[in-house]
Amino acid sequence: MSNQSFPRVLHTMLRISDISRSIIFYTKILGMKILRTLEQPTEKYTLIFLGYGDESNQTVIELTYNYGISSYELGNGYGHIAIGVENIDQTINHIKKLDYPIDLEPSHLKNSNEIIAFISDPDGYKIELIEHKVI
Ligand SMILES: C[C@@H](O)C(=O)SC[C@H](NC(=O)CC[C@H](N)C(=O)O)C(=O)NCC(=O)O
Ligand code: NI
Repeated sequence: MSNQSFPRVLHTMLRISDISRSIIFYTKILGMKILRTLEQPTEKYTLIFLGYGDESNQTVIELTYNYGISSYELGNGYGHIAIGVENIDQTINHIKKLDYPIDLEPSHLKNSNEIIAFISDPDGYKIELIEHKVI
């Protein structure tokens, strides 16, 4: 398969209950940028795409706000979205300085050299932070 046609994960979509609360989380807490939005008033929903770079070469988050829906059942199927960070202690300290709760402090993953931590977004979707040393 030529490298022009390799498949790529484009985005993960999460349904959210409050646009401004989620934008604050993904931009201020996680440092993402709003890449684009799509308003569909007749279908009564708004899409907001956020990430760390352009969708042409980065996998991004798509937030879906359905007008008037104030909560979702996350169920027990959803696990997490993982984000690689260069220094997990620095990242967690930044999040703590913003008074945002940490679900799991940085911990070594058993039988692995990875250091992970967990936080949750405003709707309860878990986000795993994994320390990736930039080589
Ligand atoms: C823009 C592209 O990335 C999409 O994901 S559009 C897909 C479309 N989304 C919606 O209709 C949003 C509102 C809808 N009520 C919803 O909550 O999904 C869609 O087909 N969604 C269905 C789905 O299962 O994702
Ligand atoms: Ni989508």
